[in-house]
Amino acid sequence: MNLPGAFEEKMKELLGEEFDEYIACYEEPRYYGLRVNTQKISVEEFQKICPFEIHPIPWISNGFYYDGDKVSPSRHPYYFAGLYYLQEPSAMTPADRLPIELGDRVLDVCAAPGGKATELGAKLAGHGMLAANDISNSRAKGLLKNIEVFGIGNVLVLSEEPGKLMDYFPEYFDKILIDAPCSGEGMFRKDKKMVRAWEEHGPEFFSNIQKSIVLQAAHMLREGGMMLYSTCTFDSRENEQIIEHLLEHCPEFRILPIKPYEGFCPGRPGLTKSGMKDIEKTVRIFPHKMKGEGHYLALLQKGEKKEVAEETGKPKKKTRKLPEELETFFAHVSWKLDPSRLDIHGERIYYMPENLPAVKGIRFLRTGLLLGELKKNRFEPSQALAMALKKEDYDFCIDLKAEDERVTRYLKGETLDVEDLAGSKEKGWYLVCVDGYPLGFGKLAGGVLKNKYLPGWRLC
Ligand SMILES: C[S@@+](CC[C@H](N)C(=O)[O-])C[C@H]1O[C@@H](n2cnc3c(N)ncnc32)[C@H](O)[C@@H]1O
Repeated sequence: MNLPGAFEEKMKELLGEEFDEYIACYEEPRYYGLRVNTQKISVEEFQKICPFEIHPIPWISNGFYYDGDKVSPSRHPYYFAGLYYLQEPSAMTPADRLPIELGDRVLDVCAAPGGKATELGAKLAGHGMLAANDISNSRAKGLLKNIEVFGIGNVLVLSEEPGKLMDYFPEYFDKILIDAPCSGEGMFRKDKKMVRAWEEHGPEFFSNIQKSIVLQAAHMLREGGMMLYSTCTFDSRENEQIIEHLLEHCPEFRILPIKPYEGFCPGRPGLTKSGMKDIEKTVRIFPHKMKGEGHYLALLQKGEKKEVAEETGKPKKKTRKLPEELETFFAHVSWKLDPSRLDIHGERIYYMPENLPAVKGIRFLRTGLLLGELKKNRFEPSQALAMALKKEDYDFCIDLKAEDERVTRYLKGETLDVEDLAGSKEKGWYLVCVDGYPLGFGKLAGGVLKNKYLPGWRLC
């Protein structure tokens, strides 16, 4: 592989005797990974039903390697059911090593397309709130889709400058992930286009952006909260020196150790301006040391952890009744909806995360879970609701086996004959599942299922 000369020289200096081993790994194939969505399925159950060969990624409890030259997991119906996310193995590390507790308020500052946000949301398992932001509106659209496919409803999907978010969320979040925009040196083997991008915008360009983002994020972190900073690059100006910059400006932060793995290498004190010893607690991932691409991560805590009194947030809106059409539909759903969390905009009805501060004025792609639309005298459930439900949550399901050719036809948007499964079932909205995992809705009448799978998500 043709690497820029200046990059090779820099890596020689960084790696010394290890350089030959490092450069040799560019001749080896890249690794393909998938990460199980533990909000929908346990790792053990997934291993039982996974139709292709997988091998555990040793440092990620829900991560697996697959052979990307032989199988295409993105074509399998389980992918459409949100059972897994396809992700380069090292890239699974940041969200894995940021400790999340149920009920946390979590911010992913640079979240698109959602590789890490989907894991953070799955770890919250419906409790607390995930704010997933990306400055790029077009990339944030992909982020929203991935979050919805994963069935994450306690969410805000935003597209804002972190500097603006600071005004709305001062000292608000318990956990923050900054997967910073970077020069991407660690991804040269996975994606050759990254080399060209590096030649256009190198480490110096990104380090200025990263310096702003870490300080803005620090401001949004609660006392005692934790922040994980990561990049997929090797340059110390984007790694150790960014953490040094943060600690210079925010001395209340300290570096925490990261749950170890034998292939992790320590950050380099010699690459900080002040020779900061503690930087050894940060982690460098090199492709010649582990079966994954290059990464850097640092875990930090702001001040000391305090017991936070249960907040009630802004006063609850006066308890109102559920709209009748929604109530009729939800009589068949096992969830207990809190009417004070409903937000109705025109026909659309959303279920908001708990205790949200005022967020008017921020660019949103989604606030909460889109439940569906209130039409004249009826409620039409959304695709996002289908993905957030479990089969056992809803009274009316049509469960197809993965091998049934109707699964593919459903995903293509076709009308299905389900007489054999529906028999004399009453007409109405049905949750269409594959092996018990929801894919979307359909409307049944006389043994025929009208397809309600979201047109923009259909299989081509
Ligand atoms: C490394 S990618 C994030 C990948 C993502 N975390 C994932 O795992 O799928 C960096 C992202 O930062 C976004 N970005 C760039 N500058 C930003 C800024 N100032 N604030 C927030 N996001 C920014 C880019 O649009 C890009 O999507």
